[in-house]
Amino acid sequence: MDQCTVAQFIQFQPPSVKFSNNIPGVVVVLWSAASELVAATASDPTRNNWNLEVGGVMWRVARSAVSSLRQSRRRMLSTAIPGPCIVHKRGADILHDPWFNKDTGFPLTERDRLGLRGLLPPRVISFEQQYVRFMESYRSLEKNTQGQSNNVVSLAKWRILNRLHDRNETLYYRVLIDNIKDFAPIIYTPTVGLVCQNYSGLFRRPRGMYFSAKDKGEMMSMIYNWPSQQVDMIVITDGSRILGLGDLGVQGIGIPIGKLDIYVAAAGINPQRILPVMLDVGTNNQKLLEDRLYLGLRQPRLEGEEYLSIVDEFMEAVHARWPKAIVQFEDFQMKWAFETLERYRKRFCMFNDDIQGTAGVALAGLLGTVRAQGLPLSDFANQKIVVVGAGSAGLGVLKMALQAVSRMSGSTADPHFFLIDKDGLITKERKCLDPAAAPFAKSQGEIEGLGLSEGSSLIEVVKKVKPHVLLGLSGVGGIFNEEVLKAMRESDSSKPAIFAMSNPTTNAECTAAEAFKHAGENIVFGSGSPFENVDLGNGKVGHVNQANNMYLFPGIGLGSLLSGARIITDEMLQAAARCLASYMTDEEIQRGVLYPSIDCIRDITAEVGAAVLRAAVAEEVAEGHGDVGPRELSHMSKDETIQYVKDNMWYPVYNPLVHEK
Ligand SMILES: NC(=O)c1ccc[n+]([C@@H]2O[C@H](COP(=O)([O-])OP(=O)(O)OC[C@H]3O[C@@H](n4cnc5c(N)ncnc54)[C@H](O)[C@@H]3O)[C@@H](O)[C@H]2O)c1
Ligand SMILES: O=C(O)C[C@H](O)C(=O)O
Ligand SMILES: [Mg+2]
Repeated sequence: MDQCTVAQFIQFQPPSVKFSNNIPGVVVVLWSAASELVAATASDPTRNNWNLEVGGVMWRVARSAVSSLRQSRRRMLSTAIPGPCIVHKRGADILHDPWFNKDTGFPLTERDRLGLRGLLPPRVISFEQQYVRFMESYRSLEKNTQGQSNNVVSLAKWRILNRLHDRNETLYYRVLIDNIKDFAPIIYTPTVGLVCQNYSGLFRRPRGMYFSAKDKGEMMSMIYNWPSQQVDMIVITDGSRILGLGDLGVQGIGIPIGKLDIYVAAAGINPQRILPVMLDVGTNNQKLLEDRLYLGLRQPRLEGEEYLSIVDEFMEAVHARWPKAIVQFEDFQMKWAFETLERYRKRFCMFNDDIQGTAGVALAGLLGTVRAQGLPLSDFANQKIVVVGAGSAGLGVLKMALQAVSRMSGSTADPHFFLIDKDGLITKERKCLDPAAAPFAKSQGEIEGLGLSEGSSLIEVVKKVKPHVLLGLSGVGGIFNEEVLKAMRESDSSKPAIFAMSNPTTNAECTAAEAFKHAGENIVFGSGSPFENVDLGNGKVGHVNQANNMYLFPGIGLGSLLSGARIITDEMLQAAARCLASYMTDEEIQRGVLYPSIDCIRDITAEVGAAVLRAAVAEEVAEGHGDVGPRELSHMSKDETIQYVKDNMWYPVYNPLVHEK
């Protein structure tokens, strides 16, 4: 029996293993051998040596070697030569499958092996050349559409990206990852809103799955119509509250598609393992119901038990086929957003992005504004925060902010939060007070001194409260008008913050330029949809933060997936928010920069994912992922966890294709 060092072990290519088609299979063999070993060391802490059979040869490995083996094993995945990809089709079927298609990039040997010879022009174009060619056509589209309306240009850009998505996913995701700052506004907010509004006319090829009220009783079998064996991440909507655009029925499918594109780009979720879902239970949008070309069910929305039984059936079906898939609920109208979250969060690994993802991003922004004022974080409890919009997002933010205050100060005393909805300031006097809003409703005693009362208007509240922060999640474009913004100049804060978080851009409570113009240059500004930084003259720039849940949901999903979490706990969400909040340096925060640039979204997502994973382990809900069990997860240091998360991110490259019948 040979004694081996870790280096030898890693480099070892078992002599008896033959690899068909020159596939670099050694990586696979060592991966599984290393897994066995790591599992063995974890299960028997008293033993010092292990015998391991690799490719018919026995090796002896010492315990001391195992920790570095564990790390090398992880690194193997990321440094390995692109592994083979098994394909069960041949010829033209491959060219028409965007997952396998490489267009003119198929090497000649592969064309022979897969029956592609003659189906493509003879010249092989490299991935890099294809990339450059696509970017050139994108740039020339930009040039050729100059002067046309924003909507026309944005839709043209969306179309060219969507065509690539339909044809060649590898190239699509590579251009998306490399140019995320330019392309996020097209595949995500704001253009995705426009796409949803025009979806029935734009529809060419289906993407994702559609479960409708007519499918009741069929979902358990329908779920098997999805072609992928494994699904990791599902984003589902019922289309009832698409961004700030209201009920768009089946057309809301654009949102799960856009969110999952961000999952691939930011979290490196393998696009073969994502599933956008539309739950079509009808629509109450009269215009759509009357539209001949509307593609969804032409009936009013199901309500009550009928509605819930559809969602229940879907959740059971998903769980039966992919018990470890994470389900993200997105853009459900408030009553169903809260109801489904409560109904499923203890049974399935799921979360509601609008309530929980948004809350974490907003909390990170709120803590950032405390730092921006040069105050210790403990001062958060003293911040006067006016939240405009008492829906799923606004209430989610306040709930998480309240948890943060009580954790920091240990007190449950009512913080200085003011909540406004379409009927004005919410107080305990409100008739039919929504129970979800009740914890934030002001008592008469609290506001009397300020001269406020039930239903006071936004401008009255801002003038009287002089808040440190004005945060909009109302979906009402322009509601932070000149008067309101000017009133923020009297804020008690040395650096007041204005967050116009509603999407898409037309629904933002104010624009960045308006905020800096009317509220002053000293503000901190955040918006849900992107705005350009504002030129303040004299070389000064008003920084625009994109306060969007895209900074958190990819990490929440990825961390939950890699931990194999049974459920997603509040502590996992808090950990995500804390991680984002502490990501920026003091110097950046002083400049009003609260969130990292979207260009580094993969980095921040790796950190958030690791924080969520570690919280899942600490909360004892982690069951492990693949061959990495909970015990191994719990032995990882913080840095090792981040590396583990990074190593598990999918990255688009052309893998060698191997045909199997
Ligand atoms: N930036 C982000 O990451 C992010 C995340 C989630 C939601 N959002 C945006 O937030 C908005 C609201 O989402 P939601 O899920 O909470 O919607 P919702 O429908 O649940 O809630 C909207 C709330 O706004 C209130 N409102 C309506 N008109 C108002 C007015 N004139 N004055 C004050 N309040 C008014 C309503 O009474 C309701 O309480 C949407 O535009 C959405 O795009 C942004
Ligand atoms: O979709 C977004 O851009 C953020 C958020 O989930 C929203 O509903 O507005
Ligand atoms: Mg949303």
